[in-house]
Amino acid sequence: MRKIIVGSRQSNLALTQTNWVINELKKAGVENDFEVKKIVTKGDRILDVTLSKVGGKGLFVKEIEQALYDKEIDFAVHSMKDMPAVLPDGLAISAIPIREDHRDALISKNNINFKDLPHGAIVGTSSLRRAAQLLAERPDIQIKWIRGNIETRIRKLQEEDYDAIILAVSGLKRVGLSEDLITEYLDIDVCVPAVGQGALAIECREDDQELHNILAKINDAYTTKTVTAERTYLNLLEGGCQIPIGGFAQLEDDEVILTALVGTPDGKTILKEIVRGIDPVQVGKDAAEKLLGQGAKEIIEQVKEELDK
Ligand SMILES: NCc1[nH]cc(CCC(=O)O)c1CC(=O)O
Repeated sequence: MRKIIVGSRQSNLALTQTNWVINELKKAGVENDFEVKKIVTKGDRILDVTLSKVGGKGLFVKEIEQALYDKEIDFAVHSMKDMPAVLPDGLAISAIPIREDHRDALISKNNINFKDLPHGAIVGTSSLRRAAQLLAERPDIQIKWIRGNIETRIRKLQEEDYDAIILAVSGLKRVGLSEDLITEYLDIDVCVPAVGQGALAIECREDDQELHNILAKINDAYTTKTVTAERTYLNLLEGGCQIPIGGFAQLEDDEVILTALVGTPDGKTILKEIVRGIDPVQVGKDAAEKLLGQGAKEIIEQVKEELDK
């Protein structure tokens, strides 16, 4: 039986996600042997520059995709929200396992809720999406960039002058930190998460049919449907993770309900729509069309210009 080589970044989060997927495959009855091969990406080497300035998403996936092309590895597990909307030729998202918690969480120094943070409080995030939505609610707070992995950010909250930071619940849980650290879960009425947040993407060569059949065993239909709506919408906005775009879909019976958001980084303009429908692709298209009709393109172009400066 074929041994399956799995590529992973070396971070705790990446390795945990990779090992989680391997374990799910074993639980689903897959008997192949697996080997995890660690890959260093450009994103891992430049840690001190603002991520949005050095190129966002592509950073963490390029070397991994090269290893897939070169057949050094057979598949790789990515955070769905770090995946570009369109994959390079010859590669595909083969399976989407069940999504972890989709929400962002506030972790504050003295366990103070978001609305009770003092005037001018310093909130750490390097996501324009989070910044836009928090500033829309609380224009008085200060957003301060924070970099590093999840563990580093929590340490910086304690050691530096941040009053609070925002992290994805899923990441926190995956690296094995306790949810007790969380001050407040931010639901979609406060902070629409990144498209695909909490979900994983398993990427492999498009023509590797044997592997597609194996990975299909852990594909989750609910997550696939909702992430499809979210990513269709993202793709049509030509966003990327540097842009303040949020999107989260749920199912109610057979209906997909997509909450889609685009905002200016200062939070002064927030476009938000809730779109429903049976076909996830259509729902994604409808959401994009609605937001584009309200000026989303102009906001996105403006942000891209600022980032290029
Ligand atoms: N941008 C970094 C990143 N990429 C994936 C996760 C974990 C969340 C997920 O799995 O969607 C995180 C950390 C965070 O946003 O707090």
